[in-house]
Amino acid sequence: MDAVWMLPVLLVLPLLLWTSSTFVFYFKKCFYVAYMMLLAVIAIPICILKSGGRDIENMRVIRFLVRHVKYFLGLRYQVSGWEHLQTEGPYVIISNHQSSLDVLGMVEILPDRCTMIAKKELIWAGTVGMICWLGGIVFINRKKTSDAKNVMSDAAKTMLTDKIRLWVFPEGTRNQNGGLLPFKKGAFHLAIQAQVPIIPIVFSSYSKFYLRKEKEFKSGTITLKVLPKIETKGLTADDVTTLSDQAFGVMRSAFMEISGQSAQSNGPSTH
Ligand SMILES: CCCCCC/C=C\CCCCCCCCCC(=O)SCCNC(=O)CCNC(=O)[C@H](O)C(C)(C)COP(=O)(O)OP(=O)(O)OC[C@H]1O[C@@H](n2cnc3c(N)ncnc32)[C@H](O)[C@@H]1OP(=O)(O)O
Ligand SMILES: CCCCCCCC/C=C\CCCCCCCC(=O)OC[C@@H](O)COP(=O)(O)O
Repeated sequence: MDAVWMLPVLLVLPLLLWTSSTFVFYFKKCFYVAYMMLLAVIAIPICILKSGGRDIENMRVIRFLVRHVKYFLGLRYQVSGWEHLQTEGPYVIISNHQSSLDVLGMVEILPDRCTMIAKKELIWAGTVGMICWLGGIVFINRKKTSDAKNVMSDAAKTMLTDKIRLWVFPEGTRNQNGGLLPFKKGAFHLAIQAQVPIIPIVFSSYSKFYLRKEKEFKSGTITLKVLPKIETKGLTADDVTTLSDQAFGVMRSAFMEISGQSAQSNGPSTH
């Protein structure tokens, strides 16, 4: 008798869960983490067999394997300014950083021989940490500025000897409060020390489809805008602040433009 009563509950409960936006939020987030971990399990032996260990060429494998993940999460990307990435040789890419979902946008446009600067804690993220190491990601200790600076100065040299491009998040942490956080200086020292151009890339706001506080994760389209490169030839450490302000200015206006906000709206307005 009891079983008959259970039937509608068993049928309706999944439906209720499925339509609940909070459920969808947690489901998509768990799926994302678990699936990336699984993809890393597949990627690790491929990378080791292909390159024998830590090698920037492994980023090609990672880029290829991660590109389809957006479809499962209902995300689409619109890219503008492709032509600005057609720059020969090493450069530093800087972009805003809203969430770990940024990885999906990065693989859409990641140039060859490009890896990233990341916080050292990421190396402990299980198989994802392992694949980050194999992909040549440069790990820094944000709590020890002098260590971080040394690692980045070494990276400036390696960029030139090994013809490597580096992707840095100059905000230094994730930020979803609208607008951009004031920039840290590392990316600009890096580009000046290596005397290579900076290519700014802006991700439009996720706030229309991904709301952490409200626990909503809907489908959405993200605009990725690649901005014209900023040359650093002839600049010295004295020019870091000017360079950083210039990059902040162009990126902030692009962010407002592609996120459908006016320049007067929220976010830290002054640098
Ligand atoms: C198939 C498998 C699938 C698996 C999934 C995996 C998929 C893909 C893999 C890829 C995923 C990777 C994604 C990576 C994302 C990770 C993102 C992050 O971790 S973001 C956080 C880490 N990044 C950063 O923090 C970079 C930005 N930070 C900086 O650049 C900072 O400047 C610093 C950390 C170097 C220093 O920090 P801090 O002291 O807080 O900041 P400042 O105010 O900027 O600097 C203080 C003074 O030091 C001077 N300075 C800074 N850098 C240098 C330098 N290199 N050389 C000389 N001097 C430097 C600066 O000018 C300041 O001095 P002042 O006199 O005040 O000017
Ligand atoms: C056994 C350990 C399990 C750990 C589980 C975590 C695994 C993460 C799995 C999948 C996500 C894939 C994308 C990984 C890259 C995301 C990097 C990232 O966005 O790091 C955050 C960092 O930029 C800023 O951090 P803070 O906000 O400053 O702190």
